Amino acid sequence: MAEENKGFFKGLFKKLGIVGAEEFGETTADQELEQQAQQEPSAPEQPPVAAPPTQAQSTQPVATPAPAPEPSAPSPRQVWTEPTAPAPAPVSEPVEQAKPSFFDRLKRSLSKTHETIIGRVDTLLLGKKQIDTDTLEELEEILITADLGVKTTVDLIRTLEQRLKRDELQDGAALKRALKEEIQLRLLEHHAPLVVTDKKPFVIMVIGVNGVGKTTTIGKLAARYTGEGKKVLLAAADTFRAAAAEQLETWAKRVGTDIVRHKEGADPSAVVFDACKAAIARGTDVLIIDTAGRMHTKVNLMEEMKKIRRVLTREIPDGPHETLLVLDAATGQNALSQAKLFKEAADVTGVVLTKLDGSAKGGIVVAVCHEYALPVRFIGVGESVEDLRAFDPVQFVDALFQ
Ligand SMILES: Nc1nc2c(ncn2[C@@H]2O[C@H](COP(=O)(O)OP(=O)(O)OP(=O)(O)O)[C@@H](O)[C@H]2O)c(=O)[nH]1
Repeated sequence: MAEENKGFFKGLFKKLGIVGAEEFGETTADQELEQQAQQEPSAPEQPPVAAPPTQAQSTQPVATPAPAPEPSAPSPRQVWTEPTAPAPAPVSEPVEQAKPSFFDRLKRSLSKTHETIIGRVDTLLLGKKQIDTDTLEELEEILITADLGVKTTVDLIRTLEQRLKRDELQDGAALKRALKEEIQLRLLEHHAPLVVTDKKPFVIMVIGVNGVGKTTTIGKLAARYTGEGKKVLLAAADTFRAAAAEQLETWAKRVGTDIVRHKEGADPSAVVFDACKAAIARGTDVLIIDTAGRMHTKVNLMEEMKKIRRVLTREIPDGPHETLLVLDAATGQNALSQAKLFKEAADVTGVVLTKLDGSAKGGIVVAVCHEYALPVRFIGVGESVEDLRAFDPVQFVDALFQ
């Protein structure tokens, strides 16, 4: 990128208080992770309740937290509608409220991101008779500040400039259409859903810093695969925090799956070893491994990952079949820094972006996918089981632009 561009973005990041622009020598990914690890999780933890131990537990009974609370519905997007005729008189029988479709829920979840991107694009285009390079420059600023990432934004703007030269952007509507198409193309380029093959067990290792929603995502995945008739086993290899294993155990009970856990502070590799043995012995279809997020440096992270993999591959030579990185979309640029670090340190094969509901930083989905060529496997749009969805780029972009 040209020096003057760097200067512009550096100034812009400063002005907007965005962290994680290591490309500009401001913060390194390691520092980002360290800061993140020292921060409290972005959502409150669950209150503990007493619960009996499960089958494969190797320790005494422990306290387990209550199931995750149901999410409160995000506020619906404000839309102007034509005034209609007065409502008919109320009917006496109770009318059953239709459950909104997932697309409607997705749209509602993305409403703040919609405002941050499309709302500002609409304002920019308001009353514009003609699209020119100045318009595209302003669009560039909107996209960067809406967490689409510098690299992705620059790439998008260059493409739009070429389309402008080809006379394809005659008006605001054409520009919006082109922007939608180009974002969709970039998401589709690296898109690949997670396919659980008939390898027995199919091993999914879940990684990410603490508080991003790893345990919740594992619970939701366990519910999904159990619902498909698969036999699931959870491995509580996050032995760093006692509450992590307890929380996972609560999910195991709720979903009706087995869990392997050790005492707090135990060696995560020992948990993985036991879980692999148990999964093979029990004919498990899907083994999901929770790992600790409190890994301060890239070296630590790599060492921990190497050790877990060494133990795992001794028992299941071609595992893990998926290394799923969980990122909290609400953390915007920090999520992007984490994607960089984990991709370098842990052979990530797919990403889950959680907490898209109520976040204005949903643009990060495009940045993670395009900048790091990582397939987004699932998105989380709430705390309940049905709020983890397989990522569909076309549906996502439709919901964002509508
Ligand atoms: N709104 C919303 N909340 C979520 C979502 N996914 C997870 N959460 C909440 O985020 C909080 C943290 O989730 P956890 O699953 O405990 O995160 P973790 O990464 O396992 O955290 P550690 O156990 O500390 O490593 C919990 O309160 C979850 O209910 C989501 O998609 N939307």
